[in-house]
Amino acid sequence: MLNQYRELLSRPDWFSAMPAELQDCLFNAVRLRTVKQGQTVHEKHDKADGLYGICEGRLRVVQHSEGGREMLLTLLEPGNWFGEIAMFDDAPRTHTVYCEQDTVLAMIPRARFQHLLSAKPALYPHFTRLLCSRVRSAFQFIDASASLSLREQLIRRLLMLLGSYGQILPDATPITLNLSQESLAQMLNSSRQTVNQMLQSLQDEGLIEVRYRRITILSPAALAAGN
Ligand SMILES: Nc1ncnc2c1ncn2[C@@H]1O[C@@H]2COP(=O)(O)O[C@H]2[C@H]1O
Repeated sequence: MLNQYRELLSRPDWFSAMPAELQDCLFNAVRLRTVKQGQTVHEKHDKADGLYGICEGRLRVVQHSEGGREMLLTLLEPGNWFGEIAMFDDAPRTHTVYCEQDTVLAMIPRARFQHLLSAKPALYPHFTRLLCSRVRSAFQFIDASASLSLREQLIRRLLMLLGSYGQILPDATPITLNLSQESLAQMLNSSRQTVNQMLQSLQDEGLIEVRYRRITILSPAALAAGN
């Protein structure tokens, strides 16, 4: 059954750059796990149980404020991998991850993964690349929160989401994000009304199209220039 997901799970740059032999080692260690909508894959502070690839569904990476408000850091779609940080530093999970929809995960259990790393040290540079991509997006997030206007943060977020959706397309190609305005507002720690007004003005400027739970970026380059 895993075979039907192999092409999808091999898409990220860090994964596709691996020789076929290493990809096979990882896939041979995978077991499929289904998680129902609303259920948690792991909580922040949990000990790492494995590395995950997403076969079907969609996950929310969140943290909670002291008052219990959920802050959405990102949405993870099929083809993405997650859970690598606590696997490498042996510290607790950085964030809670739960399922927005019924989800099928490719899980490499912790012991299998550690055994693989010892047996195949050539895996390290590839996971280093994945970890560096996390650091880069965290830096982008910090920069955006520290110095940008809310409109600039919104544009940066939309562009980051395009990246995390892994769609590498010619620049003029419109890309649609399946994303509610509420989710976007949570990511920006703002209200849905404020985000709606900013989206409307981006739409009036011809940079995006807004539909129910969908935002189409007409051209990522034009949107980036709209800061
Ligand atoms: N801002 C983020 N964007 C994408 N993925 C994230 C983000 N924050 C955390 N994650 C993933 O969520 C996972 C939670 O468990 P880990 O800390 O092991 O590894 C983490 C990352 O893989």
